[in-house]
Amino acid sequence: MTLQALPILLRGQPLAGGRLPAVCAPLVARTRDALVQEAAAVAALRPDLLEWRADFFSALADTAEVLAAAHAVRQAAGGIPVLFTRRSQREGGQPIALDEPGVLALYEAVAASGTVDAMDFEMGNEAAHVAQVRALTRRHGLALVLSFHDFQRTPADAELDARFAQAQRLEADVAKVAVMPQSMDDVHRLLGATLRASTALPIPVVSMAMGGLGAVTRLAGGAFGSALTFAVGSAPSAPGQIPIADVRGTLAVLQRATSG
Ligand SMILES: O=C1C[C@@](O)(C(=O)O)C[C@@H](O)[C@@H]1O
Repeated sequence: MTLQALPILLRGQPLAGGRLPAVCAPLVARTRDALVQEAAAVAALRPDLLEWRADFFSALADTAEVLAAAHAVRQAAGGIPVLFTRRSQREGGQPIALDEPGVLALYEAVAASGTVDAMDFEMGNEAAHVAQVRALTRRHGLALVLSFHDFQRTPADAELDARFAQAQRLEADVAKVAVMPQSMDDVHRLLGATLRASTALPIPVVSMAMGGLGAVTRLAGGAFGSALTFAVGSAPSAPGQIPIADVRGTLAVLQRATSG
């Protein structure tokens, strides 16, 4: 029997029509013009979801500019849903000119603008801030991805299990864990933890092992219960991401082989 993982729900609809794993492409441009161009070019490759990695955006401290960019991305996306992410430097993101209260105010403004469908927030942020982002995403009808990243190593099994469970305890709609493997044993453990979490938790889970060693998780993670894989549209946002066309080709092969 093959595992039937839960799809991610956006505004009540299953992402990618419920096809698993869905494919998400990041947007990493620094200016509004470049972002619009990137969004249009990546949308043409038809990922199921676009992730705007807003920490790459140089005018992040200018709310009006961020909102103008968010509207422009929405338009360029041509109906593909958008995930809004500020990745902290602590968890592998870019340095930004905003303090944490500023980030929270920005999340509120972007959520209220109706330009995105989901938001990613790190569960390692202050508990009060996580609760605030949970409340505001709920108020605006957006899905909340609570995420954890370790760009150095792959935590022990118990910690991996605890991270997925923590996201659910904090009322995430999606639990996401990204790690850096040092060995194929680490990759194997990440997949094992994904399988356990996807069967134990009542919410969709997403995982990836980064870098070359972890590439197999971006192609085959769905077979272990990961609901989403990140693939390159025009530029990667993390090490080991594979171009959309290659990911889609491999997913199609796996789908045919497992259903045949
Ligand atoms: O958290 C994730 C996953 C990721 O780190 C990856 O390894 O594909 C890429 C990020 O853009 C995204 O927010």
